[in-house]
Amino acid sequence: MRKVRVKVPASTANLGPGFDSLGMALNLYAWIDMAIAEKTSFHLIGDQMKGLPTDKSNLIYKVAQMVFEEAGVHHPELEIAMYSDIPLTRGLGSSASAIVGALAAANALVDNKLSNDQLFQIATRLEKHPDNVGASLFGGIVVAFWDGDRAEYIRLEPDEHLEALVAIPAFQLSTEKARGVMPQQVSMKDAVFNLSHSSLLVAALSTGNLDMIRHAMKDALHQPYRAPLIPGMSKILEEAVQHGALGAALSGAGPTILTLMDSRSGRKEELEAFLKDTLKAEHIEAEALWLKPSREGVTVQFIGADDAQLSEMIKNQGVRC
Ligand SMILES: Nc1ncnc2c1ncn2[C@@H]1O[C@H](COP(=O)(O)OP(=O)(O)OP(=O)(O)O)[C@@H](O)[C@H]1O
Ligand SMILES: N[C@@H](CCO)C(=O)O
Repeated sequence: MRKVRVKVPASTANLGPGFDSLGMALNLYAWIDMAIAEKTSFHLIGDQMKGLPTDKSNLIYKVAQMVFEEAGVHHPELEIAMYSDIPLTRGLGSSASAIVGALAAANALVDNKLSNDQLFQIATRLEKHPDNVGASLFGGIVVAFWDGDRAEYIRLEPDEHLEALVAIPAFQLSTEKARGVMPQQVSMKDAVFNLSHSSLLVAALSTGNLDMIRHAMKDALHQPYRAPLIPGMSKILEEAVQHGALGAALSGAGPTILTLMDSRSGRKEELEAFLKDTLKAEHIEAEALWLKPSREGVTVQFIGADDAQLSEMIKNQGVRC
């Protein structure tokens, strides 16, 4: 029986002004093992997987079936195991990682009949915006758009000194809810504000002009409306730069808050203390995690009967890499 194991990175979307168009992969991962089987079974490992369906309504199963359909093959029964370090519904792209992981695993099982571009188009149609899925699929920083028909992207290599400190609140905030508070229309002034800041941010990231991030990482389209959902966020976005950050933003649809830092700054402790203290003052329980951009997107390997089960691999090797 052929079995594939995929490793897929988390992602942070928007990076402030790049709403639905900028994403960066992070070195926090999910793993999926998938094999064609006689009877469908799910083995969901770890706390992050609690509450997810273990029948054919599971997102991983449904996405895999889309690949088989597109490839013109019939594989209704699958053995699926999944472990994830990516917290659910917190703004770190858990749904995108599940979609991308399932697409890559199923595609490997049908000898890569679908191209990377086809996978990107399917993933974007499912997620409805290309920022998280593009980053999880291709790694690095992805600049993209989706016009409802096709998605296009360019991948940027992250600067070697770029680091991220994320504060992950203990509460969940669904993308649906965080999009629901946004207005249907915005002013020309706000549109121009985001256009200019997002363009400057892409230029700063692609030229390694990290000091410009503090001016560029500002947004008028979504963060002001989402701020009431995340107590402490506005203060962090306004003041993180004074505590050593290059810039700060809501990660994806939140509630995680992302700060970027130059690894040479020597102010990591100060920034971490500022984030923790600010959230604590608002009675928000949160985990602070230092991460790096993941240069690699989803990776796939075939494993044999002798390879460790996913649960053993997690136990033996640890999971953060
Ligand atoms: N491994 C998985 N298997 C099945 N469903 C999943 C899996 N991972 C995520 N999901 C689904 O995706 C939902 C979370 O998606 P949502 O877009 O709200 O948040 P997110 O992707 O974590 O954050 P963001 O999109 O803001 O970065 C979960 O509640 C669950 O329904
Ligand atoms: N760009 C999306 C990311 C969340 O999936 C948003 O901010 O709503």
